[in-house]
Amino acid sequence: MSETLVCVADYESRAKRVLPKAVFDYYCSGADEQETLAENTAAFSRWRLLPRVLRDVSSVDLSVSVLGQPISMPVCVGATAMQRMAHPDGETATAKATYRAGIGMMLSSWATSTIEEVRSSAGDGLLWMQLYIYKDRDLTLSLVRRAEGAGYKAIFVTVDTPYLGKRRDDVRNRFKLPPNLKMVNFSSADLAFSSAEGYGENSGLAVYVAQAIDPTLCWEHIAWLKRNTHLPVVVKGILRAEDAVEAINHGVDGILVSNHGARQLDGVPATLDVLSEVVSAVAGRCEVYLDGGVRRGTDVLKALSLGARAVFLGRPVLWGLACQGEQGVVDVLELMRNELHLAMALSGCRSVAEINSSLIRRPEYTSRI
Ligand SMILES: Cc1cc2nc3c(=O)[nH]c(=O)nc-3n(C[C@H](O)[C@H](O)[C@H](O)COP(=O)(O)O)c2cc1C
Ligand SMILES: CCCCCCC(=O)C(=O)O
Repeated sequence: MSETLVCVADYESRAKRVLPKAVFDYYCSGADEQETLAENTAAFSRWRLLPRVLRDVSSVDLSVSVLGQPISMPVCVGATAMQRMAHPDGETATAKATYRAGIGMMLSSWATSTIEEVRSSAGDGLLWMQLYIYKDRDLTLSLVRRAEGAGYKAIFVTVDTPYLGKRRDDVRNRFKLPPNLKMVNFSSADLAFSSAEGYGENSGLAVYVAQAIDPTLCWEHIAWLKRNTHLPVVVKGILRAEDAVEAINHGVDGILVSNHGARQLDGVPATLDVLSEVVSAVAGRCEVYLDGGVRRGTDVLKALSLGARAVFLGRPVLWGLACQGEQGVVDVLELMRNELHLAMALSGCRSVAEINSSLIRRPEYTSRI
């Protein structure tokens, strides 16, 4: 009898059994002691929901928009690199799944499928391009041009990776891409990070990042990017109110509160714990999203209650992909949709617009009610 997978944790357990160890470790790991990795999920459990009752929840509408684009629920797919390690169809399977789910997908600069292949797999579905700013600015802009040409709807520029965080398992495993795969959006062999040897004691990724990614980046490069694309620009990797204000002052169109799935600086707070500060500082001047540790429908409801417009999933999508390719991703997304639908109904929310901060309490306050 085939095993029934009823929650994201079940998909993770199965993915761990089917993936090669080094691949699972790369996908799963956080940085260093993985304190922030534990925090990202634990933070959701520190908040309690305070439902409203008797509100006729026979119909619940999950739809919302991101940067003016309609989506069927406030849950989208975040950028995760090298998805063909999880399944031979990689990012193209994820694109088909997000199209079927009616949500957006953010494609990693480090994809193992091309920008154009992913476009043609996604029908007329919503795609965004995640961008790393390379030392080679022409190369960086060539990715932007290709995304524009293929009809991607925004650039998510990642700002938390001047260097790669230390993921201990990747160092132990001497992690590198399997020889049959490469980062196909780069034509130069050096920048395509295939299975080249010679990384010494480090993970192959860390060496690659130190060679190719520009650690001199500062705010003026965000303004530079804005000047060089007609697409909306979202900064991915904000954790502080001051940085959110800087981002707005440099013209961004959206802010993604993210700690890179706890893979960069260990010891930073859970994204949920800093969301309210960022939302307050932004004061409605642009959309604010969150990723990191979202695993359940109630997590989505909590993030939206604290002011996120939508959330992004990282690892859960990789687990679905590893379990059953496109269908596995569809199943994970439908699981999240069903859980969110139930959480909203049981909280008395008939639409996303009815979700607000009155729904959520820290336990110390709940106990007084
Ligand atoms: C295996 C893996 C690869 C990732 N690759 C990228 C990437 O290429 N670009 C990027 O901006 N973020 C990348 N991220 C970070 C995710 O976009 C996202 O911030 C994070 O995974 C969200 O946390 P979650 O996995 O707990 O849902 C990656 C995360 C993981 C787990
Ligand atoms: C400039 C850092 C690139 C890391 C790419 C993959 C990634 O984001 C991750 O492994 O995490």
